[in-house]
Amino acid sequence: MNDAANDSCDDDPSPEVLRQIAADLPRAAVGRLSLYHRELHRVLAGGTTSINSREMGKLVDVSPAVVRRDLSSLGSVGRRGVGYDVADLADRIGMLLGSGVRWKVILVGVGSLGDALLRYRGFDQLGFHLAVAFDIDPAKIGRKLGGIRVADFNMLEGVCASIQPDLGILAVPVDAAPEVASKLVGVGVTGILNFTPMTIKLPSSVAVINVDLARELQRLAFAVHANR
Ligand SMILES: NC(=O)c1ccc[n+]([C@@H]2O[C@H](COP(=O)([O-])OP(=O)(O)OC[C@H]3O[C@@H](n4cnc5c(N)ncnc54)[C@H](O)[C@@H]3O)[C@@H](O)[C@H]2O)c1
Repeated sequence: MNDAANDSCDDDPSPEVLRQIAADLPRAAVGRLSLYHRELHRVLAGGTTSINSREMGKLVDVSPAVVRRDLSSLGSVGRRGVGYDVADLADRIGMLLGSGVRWKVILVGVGSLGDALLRYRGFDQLGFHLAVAFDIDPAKIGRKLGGIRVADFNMLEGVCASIQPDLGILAVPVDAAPEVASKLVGVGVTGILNFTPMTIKLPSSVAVINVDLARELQRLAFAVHANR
């Protein structure tokens, strides 16, 4: 069967519809879409303008059928016999994942982890603008890291009144996590990327993604162990 011949869908959803579709997608599919998005930008930068589901599948190590199923929610992104337009597909996946929008992000806790995140250059190109960071340590307040100002956490409300952040990155010690998280919600943050090794309880209207690097290492060790 010709993969390119199947790389076609019929409808063309609006950004609002795409966002609703995204909300209903299984987590695994969202994870794969994020990988497609990254790979599409990579091949686009290398000059590739068209791609079929077999090639896409190879890039992220899934079957062409899985690629077609994942992309079927995006509307008419494929053309029979040609495949997908790389730029168009990347745009639509970006829209579906919310990175077509510009998100204002604040970070709390400028320690070894927060410092590294502030210096990372990759957030902006995906639409995540790190507006300001916060800490309570006077030695850090007032400094600039990666071009981003470190403000006094005690001034959170005043600073955020003008910024109106959408998302918060939590990189404080675990003991401080619950209080800091609830203050972030108080200034209007509706999504938190939580690096602390603690499950924080927040209103259901606030999305929380926990990034537990130690647990990921455990999963990796288990996978290596199982392969032996
Ligand atoms: N460093 C890593 O590789 C790593 C990996 C995984 C998870 N984590 C988790 O990420 C969090 C941060 O780790 P780290 O190594 O950067 O810690 P760190 O101790 O180096 O930095 C914590 C920072 O938070 C600030 N802080 C403390 N209380 C605060 C408050 N109430 N409001 C604002 N700022 C406050 C401190 O002044 C400090 O600058 C921890 O919960 C840790 O368990 C870290």
